[in-house]
Amino acid sequence: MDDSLPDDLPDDLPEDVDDDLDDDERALGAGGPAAAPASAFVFPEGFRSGFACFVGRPNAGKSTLTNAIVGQKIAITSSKPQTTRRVIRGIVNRDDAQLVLVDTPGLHRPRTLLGERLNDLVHDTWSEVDVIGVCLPASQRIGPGDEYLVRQIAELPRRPKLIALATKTDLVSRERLGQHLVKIASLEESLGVRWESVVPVSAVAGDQVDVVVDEIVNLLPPGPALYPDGEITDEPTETRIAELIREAALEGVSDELPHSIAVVIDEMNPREGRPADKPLMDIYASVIVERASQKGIIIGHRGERLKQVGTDARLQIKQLLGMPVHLMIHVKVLADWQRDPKHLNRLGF
Ligand SMILES: Nc1nc2c(ncn2[C@@H]2O[C@H](COP(=O)(O)OP(=O)(O)OP(=O)(O)O)[C@@H](O)[C@H]2O)c(=O)[nH]1
Repeated sequence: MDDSLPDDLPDDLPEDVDDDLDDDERALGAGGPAAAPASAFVFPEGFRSGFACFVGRPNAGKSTLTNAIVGQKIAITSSKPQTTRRVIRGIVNRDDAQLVLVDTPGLHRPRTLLGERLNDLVHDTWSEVDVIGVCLPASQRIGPGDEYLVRQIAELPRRPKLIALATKTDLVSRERLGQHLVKIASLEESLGVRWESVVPVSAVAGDQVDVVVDEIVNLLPPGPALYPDGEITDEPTETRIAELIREAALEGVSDELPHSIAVVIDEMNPREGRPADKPLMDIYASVIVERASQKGIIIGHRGERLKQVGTDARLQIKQLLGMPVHLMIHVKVLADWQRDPKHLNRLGF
């Protein structure tokens, strides 16, 4: 499969990882999707439920759209490609439906074990959902990378229903959007897919986000709610906090670094002896990198970058938990973690 990849897919890690520095043997939390609990309840007539995911080239706007739909920050977004690594669900509860959104990483040229596992994860997710929304940013021409993705979907043994989403419409003129939509329609014939609908959307401007949800819900099978009402995501809070720290650590660093960062929450406890109306959460987290040089980048001159990472992350975590947070971040080097099955398992991949 490697050979058939087009050139405009992003590369995975650089090959020159050669440091052999300190290892860390702590037990690390596992991630990944949990099976959805089946519900035996009788459901109202016309009620629909099911799973959907968004796919698209890196930076296509998948995470931003997921967040706009769920209305809460659950997946990390960044202007750097390839930052969404975990399968994260958001749940949309409506009177007539429950939609479970699964966020997948982008497909990329698998050069490491991590790359291979991520691609397998993507294919598995695609086969399990009811609807795939293919994100094709209006601000970019549809290229071999997009066509490769769509072809991969067309070749799945069990093909979910497909809708095409022309994302980032706020960045283009009406004329350009028109051309983009014509091109999207032509993919039906050239790639052998069928779009149930084609929806232009801007997650940033909040334009047509509700139409995307309506179109997806219409394609879900009849069935009862799969998760109890009100539950927005089944990602453990710790995992979400780790993602927020990771997002803050990625801000403004060089392009190769995103692959090399993982974040683990070492300890998280409410501070003892605080008055009930003034709680404080103590959080100890480790940012894990592959090389000593990367550790330097994260920490920055006199620790200034790391301090900023802490400040940014703390604000987000405070919002998530609804209480002030005391955040301690350590940066650790775990040589070659992306190539070592033992490390990958511990980090939850
Ligand atoms: N102007 C504009 N920018 C957008 C829109 N949606 C996403 N973006 C920006 O595009 C960039 C990438 O968005 P993400 O949502 O992280 O893209 P993604 O497809 O999840 O990216 P990966 O995680 O790399 O696969 C971010 O800088 C977003 O702010 C949109 O509707 N309009």
